[in-house]
Amino acid sequence: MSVLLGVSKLRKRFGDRLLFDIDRLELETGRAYVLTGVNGSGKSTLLRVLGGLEPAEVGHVEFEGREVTLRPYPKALRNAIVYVHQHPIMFSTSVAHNIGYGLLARGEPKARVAEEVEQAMAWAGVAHLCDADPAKLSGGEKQRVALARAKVLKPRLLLLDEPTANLDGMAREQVIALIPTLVEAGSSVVMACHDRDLIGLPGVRRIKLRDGQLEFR
Ligand SMILES: Nc1ncnc2c1ncn2[C@@H]1O[C@H](COP(=O)(O)OP(=O)(O)OP(=O)(O)O)[C@@H](O)[C@H]1O
Repeated sequence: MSVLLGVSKLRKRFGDRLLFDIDRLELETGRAYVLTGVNGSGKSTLLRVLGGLEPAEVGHVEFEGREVTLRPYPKALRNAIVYVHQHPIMFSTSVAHNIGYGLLARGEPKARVAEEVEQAMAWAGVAHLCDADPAKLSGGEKQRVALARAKVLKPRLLLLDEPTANLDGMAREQVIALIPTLVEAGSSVVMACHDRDLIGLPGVRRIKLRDGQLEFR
């Protein structure tokens, strides 16, 4: 498999504290990873750095074979890498508007956006919530809307921060079931999590953040 994102010498400090000092991180095209590590080990921070939401010291970065930077974070990465927050923030409009917003912002024609939104809502099992106010959704529904919102952007890399945290039962299973289909659709996925069922999904590689370094399993 080819390397989608390669990052060398990635270091993150908060003040005097060195959170991580990663020699090399390599993510393959079309593969799912779980990022594990104890609370506070830096999983969310690492995803946020890769998503361009947090600064870090970095030696060298390649994306799809081309040298890029993480700061400034280029448009090519902004379009290709999507970070999904554990508690997704949404506009208080409608579910459909939230899912389509990113495509409209990219200048896609309205009719195409409507089609993509409809397909994504069906995929995520949220079609019945089309006109609902996102503020009134349950945690599981919000997470599925956030995944639909990310999916329509057809990211090359999806960074999911604890996608099943605070979910249980059916809500958790519904979210877990969506993950393999994202990979089948061509995205690489990195999920920061403690969820054994996500860690145990077939074909998922495990990356562990321990004492500021990455272990690939
Ligand atoms: N902006 C910040 N300023 C200072 N310290 C921070 C900041 N953001 C995170 N930290 C610290 O960095 C450490 C790593 O936080 P992070 O949220 O990345 O860990 P995590 O592995 O995702 O944890 P959890 O499993 O509990 O979600 C924590 O000790 C946190 O307090």
